[in-house]
Amino acid sequence: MAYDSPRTPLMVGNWKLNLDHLQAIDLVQKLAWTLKDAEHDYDLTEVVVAPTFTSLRSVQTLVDGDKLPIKYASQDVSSHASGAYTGEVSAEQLAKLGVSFAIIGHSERREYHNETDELVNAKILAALGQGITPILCVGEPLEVRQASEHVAYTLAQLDGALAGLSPEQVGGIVVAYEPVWAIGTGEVATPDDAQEMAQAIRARVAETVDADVAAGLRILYGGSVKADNVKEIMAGADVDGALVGGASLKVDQFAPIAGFRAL
Ligand SMILES: O=C(CO)COP(=O)(O)O
Repeated sequence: MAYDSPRTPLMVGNWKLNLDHLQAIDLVQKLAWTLKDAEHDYDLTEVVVAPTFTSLRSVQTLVDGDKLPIKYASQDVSSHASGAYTGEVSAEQLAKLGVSFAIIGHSERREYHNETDELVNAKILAALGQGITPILCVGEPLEVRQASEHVAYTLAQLDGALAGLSPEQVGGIVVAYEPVWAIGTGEVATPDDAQEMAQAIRARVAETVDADVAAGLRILYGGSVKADNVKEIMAGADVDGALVGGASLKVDQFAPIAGFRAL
């Protein structure tokens, strides 16, 4: 069955702490060439890579110089605009490098850097203020899933992240559902699990924010997405794309994910 949705699918490669700037250039070039050979239509599926901060300038130079239709994201952003915040990178600095998206609230940042819903909320506002689209990550750990409390847990993260945002602001974000137990484990959520949560997220936004904003909201699934399972995941009516870790580091995996319509 052909993919059929009013929302443009979005495929994001989260490279995490992998690849130096030379390897980043190599991967983006190979990805662009492979997608060109496959006659990829970027209007039909948006393609984004999220390198480390140190590679963003190199990726910008390549994308601008060769006019590549690939967009790029940061993996985080500071909630602060400027000042004495050693190690932080501001949304304004990222915007000046042509960064279109910022991954915010990834479970690895929540776990290893103690990021709270309040901080995630502040980072979303910082990104939006500079015209960067936040990719808000939410999702439950294994014990929450085992207790069947995954929907309530994930929607509470969503509520916290969106607190105080106007409907227009919520209309400018992307939500990624990433169950922690499915990240890097090879344990992929079933297409029904992904659809269940995507539907619940959309319904929550319709209820608490605005029905039209909810209808247009792009909701991604992340967690062990590979070329051989992406099509089933994308079959969920409320699933609009994927946030891909390990498989985004390999062109022969990520290019078919971007081109999932042809699989
Ligand atoms: O965390 C993820 C993307 O942000 C998912 O990682 P994997 O695709 O490696 O499971």
